[in-house]
Amino acid sequence: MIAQALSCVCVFPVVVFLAAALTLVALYMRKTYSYWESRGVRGPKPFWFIGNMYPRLRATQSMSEYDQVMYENHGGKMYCGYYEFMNPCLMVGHPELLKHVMVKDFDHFTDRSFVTFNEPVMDHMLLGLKGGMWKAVRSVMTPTFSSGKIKQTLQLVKDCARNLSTYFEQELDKRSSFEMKEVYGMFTMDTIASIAFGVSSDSLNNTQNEFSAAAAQFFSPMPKWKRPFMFLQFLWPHIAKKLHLNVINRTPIQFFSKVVADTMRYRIENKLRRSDFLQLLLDAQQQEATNNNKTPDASPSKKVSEQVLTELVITAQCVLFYIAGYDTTATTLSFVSYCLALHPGVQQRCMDEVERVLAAHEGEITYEALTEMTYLDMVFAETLRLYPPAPRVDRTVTKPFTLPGTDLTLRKGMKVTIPIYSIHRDPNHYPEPNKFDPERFSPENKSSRSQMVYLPFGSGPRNCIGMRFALMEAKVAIVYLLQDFAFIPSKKTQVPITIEKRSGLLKAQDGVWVRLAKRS
Ligand code: HEM
Repeated sequence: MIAQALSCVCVFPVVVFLAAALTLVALYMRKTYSYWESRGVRGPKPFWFIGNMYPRLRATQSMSEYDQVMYENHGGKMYCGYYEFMNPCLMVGHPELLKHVMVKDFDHFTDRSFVTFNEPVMDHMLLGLKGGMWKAVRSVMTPTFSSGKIKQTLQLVKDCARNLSTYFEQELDKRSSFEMKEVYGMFTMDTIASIAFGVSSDSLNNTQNEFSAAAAQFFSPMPKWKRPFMFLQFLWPHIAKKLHLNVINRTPIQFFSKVVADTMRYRIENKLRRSDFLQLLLDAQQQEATNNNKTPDASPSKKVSEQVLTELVITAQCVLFYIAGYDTTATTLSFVSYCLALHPGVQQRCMDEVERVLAAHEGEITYEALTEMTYLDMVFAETLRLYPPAPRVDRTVTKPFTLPGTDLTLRKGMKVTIPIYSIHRDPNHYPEPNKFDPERFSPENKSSRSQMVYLPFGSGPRNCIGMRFALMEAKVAIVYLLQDFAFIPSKKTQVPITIEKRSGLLKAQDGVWVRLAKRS
C-alpha cells in the first residue's frame, strides 16, 4: 500500500510535467502553423515539425509534382502559404506579382535561400552570395558573359562539339541507342573544363579520367545517413556553422579548386593567355588592382569592392561554372534530342534551317549564323518550357514588402518560391500545355504573353548569368549533330518521361534514351 502510494506521489509530478510540456509544445505548434491561416492566406494543411515537407522528405513527389499540387489545388496560381518544417514560405505564381518580386521591387528580394555549406569555395559562389558581396561579384562577372566575350569562346565550344560528333560516329559501330544525358554530360563537362579552367578533360574519349570521376562524385546522391545532418544545416544554419558541420563531399570541390589554382599559377608564372573565363576573371582582377592603386583614399563602400576578386572568389566562380553549367545544359540537350526524335516534322525543319543558314555562311558555324537559326531557337524555348532543368527558384525577403493589391506584408527572412515548372504547364498561359509546339515561341505568339510566364533562366537582376553561353553551347552541339545524324525514338524512349523524385533539379528517372542514325 505504502509503496503504491509512494509511486503515485513520484509519478504524479512527472505526469504533470509531461502534460505541461505537451501543452506548451501544442500551443507553440498551433501558433507556428496558424501563421498563414491568421493572415487569410490559402495553403496545404501542415503537420507538426515537418510542416508540408513530407512528400519531399519521403520523395513521394518530385519537386515539380510537389509544386504542381500547391499551384493547382491550394491557390499557388496567385499565391499560397506553406511551411518548410516550421518556417512559413510563400509560393507566388501570378505573373504580375512575380514581376514585383523578381524585377520591379528586386531590392526587397536580393538574396536566394541557399544553404551555408561551411566550405569556403562553396560559400563564395555567386549562386549563394548575399547582399553587397553578391552585388559586387555579379557586377565584375557580368562583362565576362557579354555576347562579345562569349563569341571569343565559340571556337573552344566548336572543338568540343566536333569531338561529340566523332564520339557518336565511332559509337554507332557498336550501338545505336544512347542515354543522352550521360553523353551530353561528358560534352558539357569537356566544354566547361575548357572554357572555365582552360583544361582539356576529354571525358568523351576517356571516361575514366579524374574530371568525370570528380563530377560524378559531386552529383551523386547524398548517402542516407547524411540526410538528417543536411536538414540540420538547412533548418538551423547558424548551429550547423558553430558545430562546423559539413555534409557535402569535399573531395570533388578540392579537386576542382586545385585545377583552378594550378592553372592560375602556371599562367601567371609563364605569362600565358587563353580566351576562357578564367582569363577574363584574371584580367578583371588585374584591372581591379590597378583601379584600387589609383584610389588610395577610397571611401568605406569602395573598400568592399576592393577585395572582390581574391583568388578564393575566382576559384569559387570557376567551380560554380562547372556545377551550374554541367547538369543544366546536359539536361537541356537531352530533352531537345528527345523532342526532336518524337517530332520528325520539327526535326526536318531544323535540319533544313541549319543547311540553309550554314550555306549562307560558307559552311561555318559562326555566332551570327547561330543567331539566324530562329526556328532552332523556338525549338529550344519550347523544350525548356516543357522541361526546365531548374523546376523552381526562390528569393529571400531582404526588406519587408507588402504584396501589391493585398494587405499581406512579407517579413524579412521569409522564403518566396517561384514554381517555374507549374507556370510553364499552366493552360491559361499555354493552351494544351503538355503538347510540344515550337510555334508558341514565334515572335507574334511570344509578344502576346507576359514575359514572366517563361522562366527557365529565372528573371531580373538575379537571373542566370550563363544563359547566353548555355544556349550558344547547346545550339552548337545540336547544329553539329543535325548535319550528320537524325534523332529517332528507340525501344527505351519513354513517353511520357518519368521524372526522378529525389532530386531538386528536373531529371528523367530512367534516363533520356534516343537512337541516332547516320544521315545519308
Ligand atoms: C540550359 C542551361 C542552364 C539553365 C536552364 C540555367 C538555369 C538557371 C536558373 C533558373 C538560375 C536561377 C535564376 C533566378 O533565380 O532567377 C540560374 C542561376 C545561375 N546560373 Fe544558370 N542555368 C544554365 C546554365 C548555366 C551556365 C552554363 C552557367 C555558367 C557558365 C550558369 C551560371 C549560373 C549562375 C552563376 C547563376 C547564379 C546567378 C546569381 O545568383 O547572380 N548557368 N541558372
